[in-house]
Amino acid sequence: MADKIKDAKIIFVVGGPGSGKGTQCEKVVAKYGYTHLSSGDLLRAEVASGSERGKTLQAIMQKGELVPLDTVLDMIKDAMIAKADVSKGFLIDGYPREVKQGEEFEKKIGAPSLLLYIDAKPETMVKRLVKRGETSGRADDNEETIKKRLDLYYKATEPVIAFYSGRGIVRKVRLESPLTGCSQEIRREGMFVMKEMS
Ligand SMILES: Nc1ncnc2c1ncn2[C@H]1C[C@H](O)[C@@H](COP(=O)(O)OP(=O)(O)OP(=O)(O)O)O1
Ligand SMILES: Nc1ncnc2c1ncn2[C@H]1C[C@H](O)[C@@H](COP(=O)(O)O)O1
Ligand SMILES: [Mg+2]
Repeated sequence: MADKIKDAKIIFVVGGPGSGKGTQCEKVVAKYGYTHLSSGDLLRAEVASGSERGKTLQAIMQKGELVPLDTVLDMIKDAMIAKADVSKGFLIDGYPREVKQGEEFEKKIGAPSLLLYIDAKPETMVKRLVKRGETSGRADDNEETIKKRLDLYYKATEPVIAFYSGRGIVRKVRLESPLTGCSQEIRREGMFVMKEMS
């Protein structure tokens, strides 16, 4: 089964909470047909299933903490295998959250060809998440948990960007302006991503 994904094209999408990872992934999917897999979405689907494992995950996510590495990596791997036959490549959104996650992914699945780093100012991220919380229904879109997620991002996830920068595969996208006002930057980055995807 794992053979199905051993040569898969992989792009990691990393950025702070509310930086716009999911939003940008949808744009790339619409344009280039890659498969978008968000680790957070996979975890929330498990929570929604009502399983015992989902209950444990919910408690961790509600506190803004990271779930165990093996749990999230197994979920991503299974989702990749399920889509392998119809996928041109994978956008892995929200993973790795720490350097160790990247190392384990490479051991068990493969190396990324690109890391798309979605950058945003902390005050922008907080504002977006508070706004999203008005309608998202996400248990972690509240001010207390947002602060914890942001602190954890700077402590655990920022080193991931430095780690992959050393390999020369990081592309940074900063989108502070409203979505309608940033088409030029998306186009420029999109062309680069397209080259990587071909
Ligand atoms: N460039 C942008 N300008 C304005 N609003 C944006 C922009 N990008 C995203 N948003 C909005 C959409 C959402 O309501 C919110 C968060 O975006 P989203 O794509 O869900 O972030 P994310 O996937 O990085 O967050 P999380 O880590 O919490 O899943 O901000
Ligand atoms: N890669 C991950 N490792 C550990 N925990 C994760 C991972 N991706 C998501 N999670 C947990 C912890 C996060 O606060 C929530 C929500 O994730 P998001 O990417 O913001 O949707 O899920
Ligand atoms: Mg997201």
